[in-house]
Amino acid sequence: MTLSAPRQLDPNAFRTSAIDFDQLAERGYVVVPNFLEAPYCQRLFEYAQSLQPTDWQQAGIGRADQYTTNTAVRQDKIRWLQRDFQLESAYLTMMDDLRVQVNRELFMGLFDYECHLAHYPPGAFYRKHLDAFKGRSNRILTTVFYLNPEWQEADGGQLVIYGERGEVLETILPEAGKLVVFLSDVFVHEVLAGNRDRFSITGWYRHNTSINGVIDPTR
Ligand SMILES: O=C(O)CCC(=O)C(=O)O
Ligand SMILES: [Fe+2]
Repeated sequence: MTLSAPRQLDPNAFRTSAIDFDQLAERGYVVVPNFLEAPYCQRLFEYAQSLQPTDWQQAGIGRADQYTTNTAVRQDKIRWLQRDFQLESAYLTMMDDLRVQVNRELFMGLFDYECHLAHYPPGAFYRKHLDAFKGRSNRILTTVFYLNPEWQEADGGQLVIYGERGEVLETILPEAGKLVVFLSDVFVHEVLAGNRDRFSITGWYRHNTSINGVIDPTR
């Protein structure tokens, strides 16, 4: 009997599908199912699952000295991605390529990108919020990428995006490979409680507002 060797994936070659930039420009958000090929999603999913409790931290709200953990608002655990870890670096490279594309297509002048893995245990949620406040933050564009294969409607954990008048614009299942991109200071959104462990990578493209060498000062 011959066992086939596990397919080698080159983390420097994450292959992604195209984004509808017109839709992003017109509506301010876009949902891209199957943004990343399944074997790469699976690798990221397995990686997230393999992390130990000490690799995660309780998520907080706000930045710098306004940082607080408030489990009444959000209950996920996070891990900021770093270049030191190969797979994390591959994801960062993929998203930096996307940053360059967005700048080319939409002239957004996005300067850098930060992102974290998020783990929502069963029952965890993130109440309605904005990721940035007009003129108060350098977070411009939010990206959410989902890692769970075979996520069903009955599993819950949807991302709900609201319009200006509080109406529901989209209810999005967190399915492996799906990427959601939206303007950080425009769309109120929330994560509904689910009944499975839910893994994702949330990130933000930012403008450069560093002053005197202090990146993202608290204002
Ligand atoms: O996981 C999601 O669907 C959204 C997460 C989110 O809103 C956030 O981390 O700010
Ligand atoms: Fe958010």
